[in-house]
Amino acid sequence: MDSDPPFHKAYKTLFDKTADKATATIINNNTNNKDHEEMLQLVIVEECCEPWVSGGLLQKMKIEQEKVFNQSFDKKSQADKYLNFSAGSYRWGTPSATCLRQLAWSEAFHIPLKDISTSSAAGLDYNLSSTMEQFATTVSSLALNLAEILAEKLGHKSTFFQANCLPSTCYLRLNRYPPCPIPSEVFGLMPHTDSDFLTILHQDQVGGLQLVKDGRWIAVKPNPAALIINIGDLFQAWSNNVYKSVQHRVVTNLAVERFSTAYFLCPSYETVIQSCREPSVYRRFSFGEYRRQVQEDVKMLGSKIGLPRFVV
Ligand SMILES: O=C(O)CCC(=O)C(=O)O
Ligand SMILES: [Fe+2]
Repeated sequence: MDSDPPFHKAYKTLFDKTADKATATIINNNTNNKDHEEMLQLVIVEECCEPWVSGGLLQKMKIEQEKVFNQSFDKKSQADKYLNFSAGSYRWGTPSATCLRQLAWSEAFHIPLKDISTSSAAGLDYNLSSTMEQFATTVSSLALNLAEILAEKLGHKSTFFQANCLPSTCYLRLNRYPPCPIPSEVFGLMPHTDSDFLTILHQDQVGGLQLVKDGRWIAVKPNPAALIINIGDLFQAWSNNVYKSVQHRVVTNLAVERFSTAYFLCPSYETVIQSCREPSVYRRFSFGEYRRQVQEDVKMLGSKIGLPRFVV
């Protein structure tokens, strides 16, 4: 029997290609080792003061997320018809993969926030849309607050983020990582940096997220009562390399599925990203230009180049 989504069927040539090769372990997925290090995690402690996001909302989000991924593969792949998401919001695997190492063993709904405001989400499942809306509203003000604080730390009291990162330009991604029969050979998500200002991530108790620190991959301790904050490429450019966009990836496991929810703080495509300090490492660019370049590189080269393309 195939997995859901049908990785074996769709990527049969990749499996056949590697079937008789010796396998190298590419990932150290031991979440108990001493290399464990926490990223910037904002722990939500409900008993003390005001939590950033209530634990109840995070639990509701997980339940709704499980329900939507539990739909049949046919329904998910026609999410516009059956689930009332915009066309193209359901993504799985890596259509451009030429070997198993390039295949992402995951499925995701990539949802622009403008699609989930209750007025335009009339056809969406009510519980799902209202939970996503609550989650997005709460997390988006947290993201803006954090961005302003990080800017202030560089001496820039700024409304830049508030003015340019509108709800209509940000998005949510619901991720599911099914159990994988060959976890040492296949990533859940390939190593990457996020192309935004910052990402707020919630992961369940399973674990699998790793990041590069001092040139080594380390596991991020799973804590469902915490939010993880990732700096993205745009903040690196804006801060002139003071804040670094973190390389991260997700490793798979044999036994259990994993869920995560990501909120991406993005500006409008017209927004010009310019370093807040001189001399600037990167030339000015618009977010639209950055996105186009990333898409072009992924298409032509199989992976994103990112900021190095924009060095002065
Ligand atoms: O699932 C995770 O922990 C990471 C997700 C992620 O990096 C992304 O969606 O960009
Ligand atoms: Fe990411």
